[in-house]
Amino acid sequence: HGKTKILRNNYAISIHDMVKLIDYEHQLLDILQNFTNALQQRVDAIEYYLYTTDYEAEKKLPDDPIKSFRIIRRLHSDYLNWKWLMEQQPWEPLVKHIIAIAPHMPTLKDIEEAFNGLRLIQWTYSLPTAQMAEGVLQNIHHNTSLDAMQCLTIARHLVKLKEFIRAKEWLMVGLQMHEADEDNEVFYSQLGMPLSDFYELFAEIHDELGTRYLAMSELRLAIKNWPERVSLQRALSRLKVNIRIGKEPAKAKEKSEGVYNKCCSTECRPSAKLHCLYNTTASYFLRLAPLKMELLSLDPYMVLFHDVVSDKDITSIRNLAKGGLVRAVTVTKDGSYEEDPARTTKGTWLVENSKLIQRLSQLAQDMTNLDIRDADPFQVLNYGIGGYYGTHFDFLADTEMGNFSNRIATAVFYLSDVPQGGATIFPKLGLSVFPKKGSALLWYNLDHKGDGDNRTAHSACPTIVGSRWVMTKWINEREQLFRRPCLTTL
Ligand SMILES: O=C(O)CCC(=O)C(=O)O
Ligand SMILES: [Fe+2]
Repeated sequence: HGKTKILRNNYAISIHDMVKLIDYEHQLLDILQNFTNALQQRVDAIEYYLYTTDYEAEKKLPDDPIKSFRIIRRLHSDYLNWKWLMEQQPWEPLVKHIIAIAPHMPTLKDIEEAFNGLRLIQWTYSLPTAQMAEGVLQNIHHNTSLDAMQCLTIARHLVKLKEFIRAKEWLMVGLQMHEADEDNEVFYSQLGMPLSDFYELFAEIHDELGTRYLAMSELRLAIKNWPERVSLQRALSRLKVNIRIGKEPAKAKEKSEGVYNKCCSTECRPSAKLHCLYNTTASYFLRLAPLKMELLSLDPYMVLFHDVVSDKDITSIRNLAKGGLVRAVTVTKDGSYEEDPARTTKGTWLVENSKLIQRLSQLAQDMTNLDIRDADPFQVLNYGIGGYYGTHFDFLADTEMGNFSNRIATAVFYLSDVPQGGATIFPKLGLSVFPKKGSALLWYNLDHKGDGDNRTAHSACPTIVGSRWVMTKWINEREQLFRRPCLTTL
């Protein structure tokens, strides 16, 4: 048999799939608990033996026959007993178990992606570092916080990305926490993050920012405290070289905040509410069961439908999708599919032709008055940590078209509430829509000539809190021959 290929789990890319990690963490804790139990039993037995034997084991010639007999017996049978016991490895199954779960553990890439999610949330929503570390997101207190080690990890990743000012903030928050927690220094060292590491990073960051004398004085203090740490010495020599040659400080990365940040943070509507109305005209069916419809924009045409999918249907859809979630890919210039750092979501296509799918297809048809026989299947998406979909068009550029039929319209069904973040945003229109479970957003991607309308550029803002589920339907142009002329009267 061949080697089984270990697929990356992409934990940070779907909140739903993180359920698995909770299970693995429980397994790990069980293993550790059983391991300490097995060790403890032995420690107890050995300590008791040492205690009872100790007073007899004076280093003196045994001069009475009873003592002589006892020592011979002890070294004969007790010896064999202990030898046997030390050879036994009752924790072997535990070792097997801990090895078996190795392929499921998050990798360095998972940590980087999780970190990147946090970084994106912080930038998009302008969250202050100290608040974030305390679990305060957009002024809402969450029952979690980061500790000194996690802050140091974040600072290190930011240094890798050359975001030194942000890195400094995270490091300082981490340092304060560390200092408030001095008693646990041994524990930090055991986990590979001694206090000296914080000072080393402090020096590196201030070196890059050009505040080198500050870096130098802190480093000198650190070296006094931890003279055995060669990495501190090395950092000091590097610093001296940079002072001597007058190395230019790193340029601060300017990321200006604009309409994207604003409309991701709070709902944006370009004009006062256009209309809220019941749509009874799009199809015969709707005369009997009208849809609650809110007109968001006339040009490009965009509407929000309220309460179109029931909770029961949503549960069924999510259950259909759960097993099949894989990391979403995007088409590259050469036509191949690739993981995309600007699309942190997992998805799956609903290809079966069940009653439920037929009902949803009919709904999409009623919403749009478009023929969807030619449409792509429904795609269900679950977003990850800070999960987002960078700004893109749904229509294909002329060069990508080939024999494809272009995507005339897109419908996004919201399959969950998202407590914080996760709006769908159209930056060029200054328009954003926050998900509400059961509602659906519909817009036309092509203008009246059938060309792609650049104003439909859109993205999904990073999810802050919650597991964001959506279902999309990309509707193609080809089948719309006889329906298209009616669009203007919609
Ligand atoms: O998740 C969203 O809000 C938008 C999804 C989207 O743009 C797409 O799938 O094309
Ligand atoms: Fe899209």
